[in-house]
Amino acid sequence: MANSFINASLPDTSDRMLFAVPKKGRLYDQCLGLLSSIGIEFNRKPRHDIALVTNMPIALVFLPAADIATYVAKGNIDIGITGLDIIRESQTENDVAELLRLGFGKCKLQVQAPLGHPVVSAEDLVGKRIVTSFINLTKQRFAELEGVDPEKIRTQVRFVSGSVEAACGLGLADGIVDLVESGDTMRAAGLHAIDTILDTESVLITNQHPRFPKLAETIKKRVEGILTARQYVLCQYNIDRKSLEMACRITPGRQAPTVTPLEQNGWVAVSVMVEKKLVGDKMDALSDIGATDILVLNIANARA
Ligand SMILES: Nc1ncnc2c1ncn2[C@@H]1O[C@H](COP(=O)(O)OP(=O)(O)OP(=O)(O)O)[C@@H](O)[C@H]1O
Ligand SMILES: O=P(O)(O)OC[C@H]1O[C@H](OP(=O)(O)OP(=O)(O)O)[C@H](O)[C@@H]1O
Ligand SMILES: [Mg+2]
Repeated sequence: MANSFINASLPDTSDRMLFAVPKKGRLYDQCLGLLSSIGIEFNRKPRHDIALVTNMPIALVFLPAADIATYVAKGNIDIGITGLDIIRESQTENDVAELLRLGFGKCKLQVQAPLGHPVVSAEDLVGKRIVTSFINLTKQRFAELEGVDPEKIRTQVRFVSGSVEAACGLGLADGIVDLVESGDTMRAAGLHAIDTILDTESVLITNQHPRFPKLAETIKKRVEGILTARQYVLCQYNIDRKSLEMACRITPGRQAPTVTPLEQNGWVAVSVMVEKKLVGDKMDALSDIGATDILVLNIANARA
């Protein structure tokens, strides 16, 4: 069960759900934005890694992303945000429950080797020197390639905590395993990707025996609403009732379009949710069938 923080200099969290978020790095800003969007209010003192939420029985715990899955799995933390890669690397996938994929922190864990060298596939690195922050996932991949258990691989896998991409240039490694988003870091280090171990993104997780199931469900529903709001826009337009069936095929909505009669004989107004990434094409198609006054409105929040 989660242990409340009993250190006298720390706030009493015994009656609060402990919610861990990355304290820095690539996920930090997105996590703060998400907390704000779901109405979680808190004041975090400088250098303090615990902040009491002022409007819900929650305590935010700011931890290194790499540690969050383990804390949640062991029940020290009730709910958290981290990367799928970290869950797999910390071998906690059987001990945490994935509530939602969050759509940010998307990247790939890839095997990388110096350009211009004869290494063109992960097989070419078997038995050689690999440097990574993801020891377990790297050993598993080379165990697959070598056809042995991870602890019996010939490939030499060494841990570094960051700036992994420098290892080949420094002569420490023949290849690396690291995260790739844009590829800028990889290319700047004269490396190229030769194998993808996994695709990752940030996820909301709890453990298998949550102490505050109802509150965790509330958080999940609020996050789901924000993710929906980010994925969709509200499209409104006027159309001749004769073309309404065609228009509804173009914009079917999540459930169905809202149709209201206009004060202009034979015309209706339609209001419907449309996926943000499709809205340009949908507006063109609506215009082509005679729709007018086509408006697109952002959605601040939503509940399915
Ligand atoms: N370049 C990236 N693009 C997208 N997501 C990333 C990227 N790098 C890391 N992540 C995600 O964020 C998680 C934490 O990585 P991050 O680099 O932010 O932590 P860190 O290395 O401890 O922090 P820092 O890089 O500030 O030292 C990763 O496990 C991954 O899920
Ligand atoms: O493909 P890109 O967009 O360049 O992103 C990939 C880089 O991002 C992360 O590094 P980070 O910035 O977290 O620094 P770190 O290596 O010190 O963790 C990761 O370790 C890669 O190095
Ligand atoms: Mg990093």
